[in-house]
Amino acid sequence: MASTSESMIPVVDFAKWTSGGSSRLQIAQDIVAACKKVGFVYIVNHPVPDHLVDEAFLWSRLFFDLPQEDKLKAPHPEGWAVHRGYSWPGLEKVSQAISTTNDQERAQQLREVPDIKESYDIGSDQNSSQPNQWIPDEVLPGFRDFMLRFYWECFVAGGEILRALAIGLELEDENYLLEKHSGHNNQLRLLNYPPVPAETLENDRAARCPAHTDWSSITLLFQDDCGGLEVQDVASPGKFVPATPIKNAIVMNVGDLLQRWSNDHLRSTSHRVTLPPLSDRFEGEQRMTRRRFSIPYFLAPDPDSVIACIPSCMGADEPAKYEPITQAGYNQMRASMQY
Ligand SMILES: O=C(O)CCC(=O)C(=O)O
Ligand SMILES: [Fe+2]
Repeated sequence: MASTSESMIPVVDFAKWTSGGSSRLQIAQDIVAACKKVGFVYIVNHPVPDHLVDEAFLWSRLFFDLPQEDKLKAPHPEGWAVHRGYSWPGLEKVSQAISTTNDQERAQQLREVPDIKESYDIGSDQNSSQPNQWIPDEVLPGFRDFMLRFYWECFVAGGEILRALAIGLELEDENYLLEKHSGHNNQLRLLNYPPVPAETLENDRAARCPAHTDWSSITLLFQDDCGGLEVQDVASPGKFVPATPIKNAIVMNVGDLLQRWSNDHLRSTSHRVTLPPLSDRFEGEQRMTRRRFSIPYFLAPDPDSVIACIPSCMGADEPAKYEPITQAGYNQMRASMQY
């Protein structure tokens, strides 16, 4: 297992996953070690074909380059219940806050800083409680077909990674985690961070994506070569280290639900998107940052599945820290702060 010295996020080569035997076990152990220590891992030679990832970025660019009135033909529905469709700059406010007064004050502060990004969320077409919000096909012919294909290709890769996690956690059944994921409750998100004067990000007058943790089981992230994603350094909280883009790698991270499921053995680490760290990050007098595209894919268990402590993550001297909860119950608890 290699790690880039700059970011300390380990790199795991998934190429030999299908060859079985000891390489499979090693890959599983390396991924789990990274998820325990950092909560983030780069996965190279993963199952999503590179040409599909390239194509996904092309479609994403075509989508975001549409006139605003076309994108607004598939608006994100109001409220927090449905997480699909197009969100325009400033709509989404990420918040970690849940219940205490302080947290709510913090949530309010975050609400006052607009997010300079656009997003488009896609799910399974069979998920009737989260109906997809498609733009009419004639606006961008082929977009819907490609995105649904990409959605399911990502689930194939995510499913293998869930198997690797189960093996690395020493569960007897490699499908232990995967079997709670039919795939219909996942979410594919296209993100476009438009150029913005560096100064507005530096002075906290706007954010690309404020620090947050993801909620679900795992996230697979594809990012372009712009840079700007940063991950909290677990050794010194408050310090963030860059998750420098690696060509064709998936940046995989653990979400809050999997942290809870694993009795905190696996770590859901805070991350954010800020100024690109590259030397060519600014252009012109206003120091405009480069435009950035990224595509996260969130895997979530099915809504009625009960998330109770993974057996290998507890023992006589280590009781389960959390009550069992359904995915839907957990989501509801978190979602009301999002919009
Ligand atoms: O754009 C990125 O690289 C990260 C986005 C992210 O963390 C999220 O959408 O949860
Ligand atoms: Fe995230």
